[in-house]
Amino acid sequence: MKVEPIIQVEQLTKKYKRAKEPSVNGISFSVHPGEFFAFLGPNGAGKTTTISILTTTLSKTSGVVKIAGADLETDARKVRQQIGILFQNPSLDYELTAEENIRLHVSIYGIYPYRPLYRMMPKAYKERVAELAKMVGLKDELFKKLKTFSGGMKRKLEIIRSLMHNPKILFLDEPTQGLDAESRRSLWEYLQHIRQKENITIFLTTHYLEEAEGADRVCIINKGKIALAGTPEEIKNHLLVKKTMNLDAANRKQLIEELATNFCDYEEWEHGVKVYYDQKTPHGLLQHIKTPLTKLEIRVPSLEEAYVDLIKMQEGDKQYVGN
Ligand SMILES: Nc1ncnc2c1ncn2[C@@H]1O[C@H](COP(=O)(O)OP(=O)(O)OP(=O)(O)O)[C@@H](O)[C@H]1O
Repeated sequence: MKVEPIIQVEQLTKKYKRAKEPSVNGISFSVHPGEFFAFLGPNGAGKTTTISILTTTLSKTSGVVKIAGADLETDARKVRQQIGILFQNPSLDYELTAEENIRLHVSIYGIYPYRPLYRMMPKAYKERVAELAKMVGLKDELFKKLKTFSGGMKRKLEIIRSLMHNPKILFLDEPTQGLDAESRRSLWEYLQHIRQKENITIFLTTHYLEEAEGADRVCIINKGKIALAGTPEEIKNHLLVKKTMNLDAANRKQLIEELATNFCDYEEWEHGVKVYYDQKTPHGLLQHIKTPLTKLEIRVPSLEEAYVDLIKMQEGDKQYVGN
């Protein structure tokens, strides 16, 4: 049986009022139920614009978006019921305790009626708060004021808030911004845990490739367009096709002539000649070179470099050639 995507985006475009170009330019993609989907791109690529449209906080210019079967255009209320959101800039009240922040949130959103004291709240509310606090590791701090909280603890609280209504999809807009390495790592751990326990779909925006590596699928967006999409493995294979070899010879001119006659993709630079190759190893190519070499360096770029390279190439910069 074919599983319907939980998020379906077709030809989505957003052009801000006074902007010359659209910030999101005809993008299409779909996300399956339970998937961890990463939307990766550099600053200004269009990630926040896209996630804001998907979470109904920004209107689109054109295109079709369906979330959990509901059309964004005609059924925004139903969409909102199905989603939880972790914003880049949270709105937390530092004078209140963590639990009071949750209570305020659920009553504003009509999930539970407001009661002035925790003990007066419905049993289902208390159980859900306890369950989620345990899951993210914030059980002991629930009744402490937020002004004593670290950045990581605030993130945990936001996660609890965003999951109170049992959403099917959790949207996270660059959730690790401003967090130290340790808090980042634990955020990933409990997000994975939540995903398994709640069987939730995660839609994450990030500009860190390493964060996208743990996703089921990655979509790279650049300048409002989708540059590449696939599993992290597919993305890796695609990005790492261009390996380089740095060669030099006492007779560099002859080496270059030889490379040219063998239809090699090469480029001369101050430290020799860069040769690009697609094969697994450069062996086949080296067999054709008779000029005595004074230098042979083989270089496979890291995934991060390959990603930066892809973005740079699309910016029209000089092609990345390694070192
Ligand atoms: N309200 C706005 N009015 C006009 N242009 C905007 C507005 N908001 C964003 N933009 C432009 O749209 C483009 C995409 O911005 P967006 O915030 O979606 O990118 P992003 O990928 O989320 O970047 P970042 O990683 O820096 O958050 C940018 O060129 C930005 O300047």
